[in-house]
Amino acid sequence: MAEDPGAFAEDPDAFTIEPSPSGRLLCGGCAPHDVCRLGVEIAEARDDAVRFEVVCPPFWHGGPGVAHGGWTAAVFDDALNIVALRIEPRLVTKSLAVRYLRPVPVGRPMDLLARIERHSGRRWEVSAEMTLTGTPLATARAELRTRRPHHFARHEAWLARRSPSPNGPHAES
Ligand SMILES: CCCCCCCC(=O)SCCNC(=O)CCNC(=O)[C@H](O)C(C)(C)COP(=O)(O)OP(=O)(O)OC[C@H]1O[C@@H](n2cnc3c(N)ncnc32)[C@H](O)[C@@H]1OP(=O)(O)O
Repeated sequence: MAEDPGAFAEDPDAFTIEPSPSGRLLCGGCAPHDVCRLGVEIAEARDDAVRFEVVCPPFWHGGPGVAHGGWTAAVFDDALNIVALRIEPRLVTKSLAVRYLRPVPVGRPMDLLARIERHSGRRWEVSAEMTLTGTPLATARAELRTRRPHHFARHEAWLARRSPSPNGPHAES
């Protein structure tokens, strides 16, 4: 993440995800802890593909000994962005499709391979597979976009127009 958090207050579009002090690529929520609280670690990186070791922490369980599907989706969102973030630090997810093939165990190291399928201009198509001892547990595909220059500022301006008002909620788009 970019070094000076104060810079985002003035210019939210200064936000980028960059290697943490320990060299990890972390989201804004985990960067202050310098550890991925989802349990995602890069194991091996090539230009167009990254292999991760992932372990579902117990507090993300959704059923007895198995991961919450939201954990699996969040892990894919991270991994699918990281594979492209190494080239483009200003990305957002436009769509994410997950196929849950088998229950995902809690507390077991698993392998996740993410790769860039296509990249043209602002458009990125990425895919990934999560496996346990070679057996696929879940797969995902995502469309990413390189952020337009004023992405976060535009969002903040849009949100500000929705501040609670004595005249009731705003409805403009
Ligand atoms: C290491 C850890 C990594 C973690 C990485 C995590 C990555 C994430 O999860 S990012 C968070 C989830 N994703 C998002 O929040 C993205 C939300 N969606 C969007 O902002 C848009 O739909 C977006 C940018 C994807 C659309 O992209 P694209 O299809 O190229 O269309 P684009 O021309 O840019 O915009 C289309 C419309 O979307 C809307 N839009 C786009 N950007 C914005 C914005 N910043 N604010 C408000 N509306 C917007 C507008 O309606 C726009 O139409 P117009 O420009 O005519 O008003």
